Amino acid sequence: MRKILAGSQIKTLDQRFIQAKGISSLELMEEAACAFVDWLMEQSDLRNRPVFIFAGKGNNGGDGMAIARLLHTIGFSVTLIATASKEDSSIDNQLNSERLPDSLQVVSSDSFDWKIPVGAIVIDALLGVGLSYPLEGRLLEIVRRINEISAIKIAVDIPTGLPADTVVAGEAVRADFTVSFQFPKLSLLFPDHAAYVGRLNFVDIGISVDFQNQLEGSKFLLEQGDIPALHLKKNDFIHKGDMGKVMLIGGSKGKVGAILLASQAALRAGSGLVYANIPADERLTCQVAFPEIMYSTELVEDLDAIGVGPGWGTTLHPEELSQLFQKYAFPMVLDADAINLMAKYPKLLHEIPANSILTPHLKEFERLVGSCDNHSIRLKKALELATTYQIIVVLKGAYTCISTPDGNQYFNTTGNKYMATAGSGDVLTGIITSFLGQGYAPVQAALVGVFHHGLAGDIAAKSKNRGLIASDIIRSIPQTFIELDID
Ligand SMILES: NC(=O)C1=CN([C@@H]2O[C@H](COP(=O)(O)OP(=O)(O)OC[C@H]3O[C@@H](n4cnc5c(N)ncnc54)[C@H](OP(=O)(O)O)[C@@H]3O)[C@@H](O)[C@H]2O)[C@@H](O)CC1
Ligand SMILES: Nc1ncnc2c1ncn2[C@@H]1O[C@H](COP(=O)(O)OP(=O)(O)O)[C@@H](O)[C@H]1O
Ligand SMILES: [K+]
Repeated sequence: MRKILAGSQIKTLDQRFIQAKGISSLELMEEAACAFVDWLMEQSDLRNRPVFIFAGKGNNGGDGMAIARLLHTIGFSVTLIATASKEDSSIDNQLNSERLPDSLQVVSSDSFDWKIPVGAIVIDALLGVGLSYPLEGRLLEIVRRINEISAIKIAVDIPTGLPADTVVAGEAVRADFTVSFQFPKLSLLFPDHAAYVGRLNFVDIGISVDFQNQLEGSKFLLEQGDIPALHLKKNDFIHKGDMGKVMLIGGSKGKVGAILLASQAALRAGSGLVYANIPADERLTCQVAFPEIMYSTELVEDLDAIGVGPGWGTTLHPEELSQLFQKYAFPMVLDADAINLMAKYPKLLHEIPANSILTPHLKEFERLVGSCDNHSIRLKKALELATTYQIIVVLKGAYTCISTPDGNQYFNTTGNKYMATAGSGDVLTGIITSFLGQGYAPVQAALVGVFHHGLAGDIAAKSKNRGLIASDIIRSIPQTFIELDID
């Protein structure tokens, strides 16, 4: 699994890598520039447009110079706007400046006329991970002007002005696309930065994951290649009893749908037997509509896992959760109103069975831990919650973050904005409960569950777009196993 390193570690990574491979830093910069250009060439709607590249004095600017040369060579109309004198620039920046062909138009930012046609591409290579203080003076002015113009803006590595690991202070480039090298920098995953990052991509520049992972770090990116190894194998002789007997608890009057969504999702994720614990008078209708689910108003014995909370209601007594903790005493999935109940009665937190999985969205999370000014603080508090109570905290949203009791954080790479619709979270509860019931270790169940949920959403989004509803995610779960080649 690939680590997300801190901005301050990237220089060390570069140095160690170029030493080990016996290449120069200039060659690594060339790799980065090539990877950027390859990415650009894959975007069919971005071809054949004039390109304006703003280059700063550091290596991000050096990338910009190399990108300018490469794009010019393959026939793009390129204007390079340099913001620093050659003497003030980093060595690799200078070397790339010397490599620019005479036919490429280079202007100083001081004399640039800002005549950028609508529809042109503006490439931001002003500053990268070397930002050490908020933008000011001339550079701030340039960034403000870039933000005002109407063009397609693409940030190289990170939008200028964003710090790599924390929240922006002041102004930054508002990009339509960010192409980050090797791995997305942590701050690119913050909802606070949605307006700066645009659509996020990261491109390989040849540094292997093993090499990257030699550096210290406890934050990881959860990618498709990581998932198959996390799955348990199933032999040809299994029966439904081996696939887990689970129960989804919640669904108060008028909100039974939440538990039905979770229960169907659990079945689609592979559970052998699924019980929905719902009010008695809803039973008949549900039974007719969803015959594969079993219904109960009692707490069933011999369960392998439970998921509690979707649509449970807001007037519950803390004893209801306390009893479940005592009766089952195994890791369980706690979502929605179960989390709200713990927020109301924090003493419940001390009773949660170890390695249980909490799946709050941002609001539920803040009800639990108090309001957070930004995502950086939220992530710290999520980790604190996970390590203090020895539980797994799945902080939902774009790039859902899974914090584990041993202090790691995993950022998911599947999922999309069309999943922001009622019931999406209930589906996730069902999927994670299902994996837990199938015998996956809790951390594995959370990682695999979150990934499959997002992937099912991605598959559904291909045909449903803004019309995606939670049931579409459920219908796409089977395809996720096929796509990942899980037997
Ligand atoms: N493995 C990889 O990922 C690879 C990464 N590569 C690329 O390298 C980039 C990092 O390059 P970098 O270290 O030279 O930093 P970068 O941001 O270009 O500039 C730093 C300069 O800015 C200055 N400065 C700081 N804050 C400022 C401010 N607010 N306003 C104004 N100036 C400010 C600071 O000087 P100071 O002002 O502090 O004296 C310093 O001189 C990285 O993002 C990626 O694009 C590839 O080339 C190869 C492989
Ligand atoms: N913009 C987004 N990008 C990726 N995933 C998203 C996005 N918006 C929502 N999701 C996913 O959809 C689910 C929404 O959960 P939640 O807010 O609890 O919904 P509900 O309460 O309606 O069931 C989460 O798993 C979340 O990660
Ligand atoms: K940049």
